Amino acid sequence: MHDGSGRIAVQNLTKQFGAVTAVQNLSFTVEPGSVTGFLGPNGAGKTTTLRMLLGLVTPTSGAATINGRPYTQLGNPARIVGAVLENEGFHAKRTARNHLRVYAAAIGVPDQRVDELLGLVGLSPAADRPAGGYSLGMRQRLSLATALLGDPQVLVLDEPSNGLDPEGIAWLRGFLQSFAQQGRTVLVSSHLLSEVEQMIDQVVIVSAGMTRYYGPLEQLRASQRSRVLVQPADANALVTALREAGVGEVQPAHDGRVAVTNAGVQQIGDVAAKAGVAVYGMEEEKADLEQLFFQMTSPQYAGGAMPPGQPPQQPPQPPPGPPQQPPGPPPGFQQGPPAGQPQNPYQAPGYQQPGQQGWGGGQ
Ligand SMILES: Nc1ncnc2c1ncn2[C@@H]1O[C@H](COP(=O)(O)OP(=O)(O)OP(=O)(O)O)[C@@H](O)[C@H]1O
Repeated sequence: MHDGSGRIAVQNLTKQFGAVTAVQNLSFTVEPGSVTGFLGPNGAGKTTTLRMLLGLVTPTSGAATINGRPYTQLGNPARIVGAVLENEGFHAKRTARNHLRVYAAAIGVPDQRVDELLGLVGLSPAADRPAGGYSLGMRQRLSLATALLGDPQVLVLDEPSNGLDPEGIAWLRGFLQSFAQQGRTVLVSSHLLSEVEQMIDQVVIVSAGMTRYYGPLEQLRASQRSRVLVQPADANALVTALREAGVGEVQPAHDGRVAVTNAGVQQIGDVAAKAGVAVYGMEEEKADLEQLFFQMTSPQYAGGAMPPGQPPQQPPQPPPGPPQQPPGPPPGFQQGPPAGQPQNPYQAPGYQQPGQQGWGGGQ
């Protein structure tokens, strides 16, 4: 029996292609009710992992399960998992409508659903044109419509932003968030954090086939705390006042300035005013998530020192155990949907399409 949770669990997954280790002892879970970004540079092993999850590649060791089962044991998988993989081929002479009808018939879905989905992804105006003439963005939409045919509980998308125009990306973001808010599971891969940052709330970062971080994006952001550099008339007096007030973490700099993390400019200004310390200027250094992503995924990461307050240098090493018991996050890192999001509210049948309008007409 599958457990019906919509949870994806990857446990100690390894794939060796001859001498190439594409994926190495990878572990993470993806909870329903969230959009999880699966991020890593080119060649990090994302596609191989997704293909193992979808039963298209056999793992060398370890396991990837959906609802507690390998994909190949899901029964009617199209009703549980929809997937959009890279370089999906379409019959060039077949129209989008006919393509979807063929797939709909194969999984026992009525033709009416085909028309609904064509509208949802904005392909209605191009529905009777051969897919061979479609742009990359249009093919992505057709792939998404195909993945949604079975009204699945879990959606797996490999680099879905490829080829989409900004309007298409914005629509996709809204769609995926709405899909997840219904208690469904979304796993979306990308090699660019910036491309998916707005649409994800959990993140799994991989590099060289290994997990570098997994947990809430918010937590990763928090690990990159903004810093305020204060130029006071009297650094010692300001340091003392801030420490006594318990405001932020205070670090005097050599140039007479004071660096404060975990506190806002207004808070710092108030303390300084109360202590009678004149402040000549404050400069806020914003956290740069993209920079952190590069640091975490660069080859040097495994051997290089990480600045304090950032995720651990070593990838998490989950304890061995059955696939149904995915490992917890590394120390100091949480996992699972943010508070307030549903854990197991699978609502099928009768999936309500998200309220947004679809992509406006094909391109
Ligand atoms: N069938 C295969 N035979 C041999 N090596 C492979 C095969 N598939 C993938 N690899 C290798 O495994 C590694 C991981 O590739 P994979 O496509 O999974 O990475 P990726 O993170 O999806 O990269 P990208 O962002 O470029 O799609 C690469 O070194 C790749 O060359």
